[in-house]
Amino acid sequence: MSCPYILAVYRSPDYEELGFELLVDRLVCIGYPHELLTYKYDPTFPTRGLVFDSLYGNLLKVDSNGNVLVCVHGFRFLKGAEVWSKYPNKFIQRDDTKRFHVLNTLFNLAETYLYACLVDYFTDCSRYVNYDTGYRHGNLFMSFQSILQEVRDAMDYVHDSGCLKEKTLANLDKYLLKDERMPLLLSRIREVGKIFLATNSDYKYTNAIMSYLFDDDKDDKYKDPEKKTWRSYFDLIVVDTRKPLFFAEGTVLRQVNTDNGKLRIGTYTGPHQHCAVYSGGSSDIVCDLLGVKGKEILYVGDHIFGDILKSKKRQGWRTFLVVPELAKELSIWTEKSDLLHNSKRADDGISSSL
Ligand SMILES: O=P(O)(O)OC[C@H]1O[C@@H](n2cnc3c(O)ncnc32)C[C@@H]1O
Ligand SMILES: [Mg+2]
Repeated sequence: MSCPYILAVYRSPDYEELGFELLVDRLVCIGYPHELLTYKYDPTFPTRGLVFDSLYGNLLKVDSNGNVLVCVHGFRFLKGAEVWSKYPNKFIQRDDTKRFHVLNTLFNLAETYLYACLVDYFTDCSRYVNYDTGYRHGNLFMSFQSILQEVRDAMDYVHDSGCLKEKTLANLDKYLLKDERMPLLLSRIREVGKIFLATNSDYKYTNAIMSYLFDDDKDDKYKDPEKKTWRSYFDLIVVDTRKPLFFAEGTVLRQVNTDNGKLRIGTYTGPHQHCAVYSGGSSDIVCDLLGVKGKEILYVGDHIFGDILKSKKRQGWRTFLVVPELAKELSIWTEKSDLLHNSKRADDGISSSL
C-alpha cells in the first residue's frame, strides 16, 4: 500500500493551492518575474494525466493510443487546424519521455496549472518575443524545455526541502481528510492477510501524518477499543522507498530508530520485527521479509507508472489503482446519461446521413 492519496487523502483544492503557491515562490526565488505571484490556483483547470509538450509548451489531453484530444497553450485552447499543424494526424509518441512529460499524480495538479500560467504570462508579456519553442528576451532564450526542467526542479525542491511538509503538518485539519473508519478497515484486512506500507516519504513525515489519521480522539462508533500506535496496524512499514527504483534494484535497507526518526547505520539483515520501520530496500526485500510473492500480493497505489506498472511488470504483483476523480466522473455519467445518450444518437444520425 502506498501512502499519500491512499491512506492520507489530501483536501482538494487547499492542498494543491498550497503546493502551487510554494512552487511559484520557488520560481520567483530563482529569478522568475514577481508578476507570477499574482496567479491564483484554479482547481477547475487542471486534471490528472495531462501531458506537457516541452517542445511547443502545450498541455495536451491524450488518449491511451497517443491521439490528441485537447491542446491548450497557456489558457488558449487550440483549434483543430492548429493542433494538426503541431501534431500531424493529431498524434504524439507518448513514449518520447524526453519531450512529453506526463503529469500522473494528484501531486502534479499544481505543477500542471503552473505550466499554463507560465506560458500565459510569457506569451502576453511585451518584454518577451514569442517563438515556437520558447521566448526570447534580449540575447537570452528561454525554451519550453528549460521551463519544464526548472519547474521539475522546483517540484523536487518543494517536496525535498520540507517546506510543503512543514506547512501541511502545521495545519493538518485544513490539508488532510481524516476517516475515522481507517483503523477498523485495516484491522479487518489484517484478519485475513498481511498489510505493508511502502512510501517514498520519510519517517518523520509519515509518522506525523499517520499518527494524525489513526488518532481516535473522537468518541464515535468506529473508536478502537484498544488504543494502538498506527504502526501496529501494519505487518511491515518501509519509508524512503524511492519508487520506481524500489521495484528494480532498490537501495540499502536500513532500520529507523522510531524514538528519534534517525536511521541506524549498516544494512539491516535480521528477521522482520513487528512494528519496526525500515528505510529504503526493494520490493524483493519486502517479499522476503513477509514471506509472500507474486500474485499473493495486492498492491494499492495512485501512480500508474511508479506504483502500478512497475509492481506488476517487475514483480507480477496484483495491482489496485486508486482514482478518486472517477467517483465524480461516474456520478456525472449517471446523472447526465439521458443527455449523453441523446447526443450520441444525434452524432450517429449525422454520421449515417453523410
Ligand atoms: O510513495 P508515496 O507515498 O506515494 O510518496 C509520496 C511522497 O513523494 C513526494 N513527491 C511527490 N511528487 C514528488 C516530486 O515530483 N518530487 C519529489 N517528491 C515528490 C511527496 C510525498 O512525500
Ligand atoms: Mg503514491
